[in-house]
Amino acid sequence: MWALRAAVRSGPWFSRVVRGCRAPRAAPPLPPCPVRALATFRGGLGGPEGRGPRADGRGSRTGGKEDEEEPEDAEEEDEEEEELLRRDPLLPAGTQRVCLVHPDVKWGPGKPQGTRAERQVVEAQALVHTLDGWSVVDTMVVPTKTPGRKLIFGRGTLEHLTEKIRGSPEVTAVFLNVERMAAPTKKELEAAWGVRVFDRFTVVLHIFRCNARTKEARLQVALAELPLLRSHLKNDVAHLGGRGGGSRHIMGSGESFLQVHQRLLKDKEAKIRKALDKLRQKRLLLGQQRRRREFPVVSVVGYTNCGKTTLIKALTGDAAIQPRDQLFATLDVTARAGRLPSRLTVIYVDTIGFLSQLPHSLVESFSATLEDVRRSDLVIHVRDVSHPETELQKASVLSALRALQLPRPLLDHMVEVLNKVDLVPGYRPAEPNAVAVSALLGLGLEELKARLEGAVLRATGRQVRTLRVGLAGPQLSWLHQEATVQAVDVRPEAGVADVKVIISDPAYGRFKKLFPG
Ligand SMILES: Nc1nc2c(ncn2[C@@H]2O[C@H](COP(=O)(O)OP(=O)(O)OP(=O)(O)O)[C@@H](O)[C@H]2O)c(=O)[nH]1
Ligand SMILES: [Mg+2]
Repeated sequence: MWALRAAVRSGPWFSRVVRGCRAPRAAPPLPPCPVRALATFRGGLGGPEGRGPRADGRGSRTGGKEDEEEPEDAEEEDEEEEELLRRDPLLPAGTQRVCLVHPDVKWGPGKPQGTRAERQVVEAQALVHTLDGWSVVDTMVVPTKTPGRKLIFGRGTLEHLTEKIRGSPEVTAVFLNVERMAAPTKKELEAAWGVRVFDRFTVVLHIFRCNARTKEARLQVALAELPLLRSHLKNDVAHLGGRGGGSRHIMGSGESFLQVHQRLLKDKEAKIRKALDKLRQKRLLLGQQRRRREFPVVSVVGYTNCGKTTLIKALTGDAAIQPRDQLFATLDVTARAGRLPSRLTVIYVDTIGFLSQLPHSLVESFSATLEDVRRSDLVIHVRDVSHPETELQKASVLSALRALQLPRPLLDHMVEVLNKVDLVPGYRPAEPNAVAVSALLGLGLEELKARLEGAVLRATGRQVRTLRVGLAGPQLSWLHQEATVQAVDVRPEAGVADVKVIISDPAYGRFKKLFPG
């Protein structure tokens, strides 16, 4: 999974923490979020997850048909949660011309498995291009034998890099393609290169922040940020400590600055977890209601940008869904209803995309949301077959799903969808059980729906049955309510009808009990 490092803050975070505990509740306006896709939403379009962020950039409630959001919470509770979501910007706003530096580890434990430096560079470029106004003006793949060292590169290589970066006045920032950079590393590199330096963690976190719209997703991002805040804290205190600040006690409390701030962060973490827990309970309740209505739930998972949202749009015909060519466009789990050929209604759950080397803490923070996947009846794994690393992406997704401890039957009966076949002329699937489609052009969807239907019926114990009902009785309307009626063959002479239905075993049991004989 991913790899990453430290971040960039503007302004003294250290004092912000102290203020954080006493600050007035109303949060200040957030800085603009430089992610390309947001421009679309500012134009007022409804996005796949609903109405898009509010004008103040704080996101909005989802607008999906099966929204997970509850009505407004009590005002005070809302304010408290907003307080938890206060944060400094991670990346500077405005145009940035980035030099991408990729440390290429050729051997040893740090060597990435199953991919090549060029691929990792392409993925890193895609991350930078996701940020509005950011462009990559130079890319350097730099061999290193010492990725674990404080400055990542050997002395000679570092001098060479410094010379190149300092000699390129157009470069305004460096994206160092490492998982996570320790705060002292960042500081030294920034001092050496004279520009700000970012790692993958910071960039991904920033994209997550910008794309998270529901309260739950935003709280999950806030949770994922805590390790970053902790590492800044240590760095700030070490810095202060040099001037005697780190060991000072606050107003005779017996606690040092470090202890106070560590405690505040711990409190913050506990509050975020509590708020998330509450939202989770609500989601569980909604899930139960959904199951009571007996709509099968189909989760759509896959690598980021593989076409999950586009596929759901194609399967549901929901024109309001706006897929975007962007990494991590979907951060909120949303659900939408669609019909299978037999007229059976299923709920498609759109999920956050996976990425190889996704920072562990990010995955962890989103694991609660991904519980929806665990509780679904069927999982669709969407793959982008036009991507040069499609096999590696598949392996990443499968390993992430295993880590989520999906029930065995869900993993075993997963439907694999090979998407974007329109981009691969003459595509022939190698996988015998997979369905090849173009979600964008609507190719292969009928075959996919037929496959989904069979899988859903098997997974949920539903069967197609023909039941004879009296025309005068309430059976027919009962069946319309509790099952999926496919065809009604009326025999007026006998006063009966033969009704072809898809019905679950429990519903069939109830039918027989209610209408014996
Ligand atoms: N050519 C082609 N493009 C596709 C197809 N399916 C999706 N796309 C494009 O791929 C991009 C990403 O699509 P999304 O549906 O947003 O992908 P996603 O998997 O939901 O992405 P995240 O939510 O960011 O993880 C968009 O530009 C889509 O138009 C397809 O079948 N063919
Ligand atoms: Mg999506």
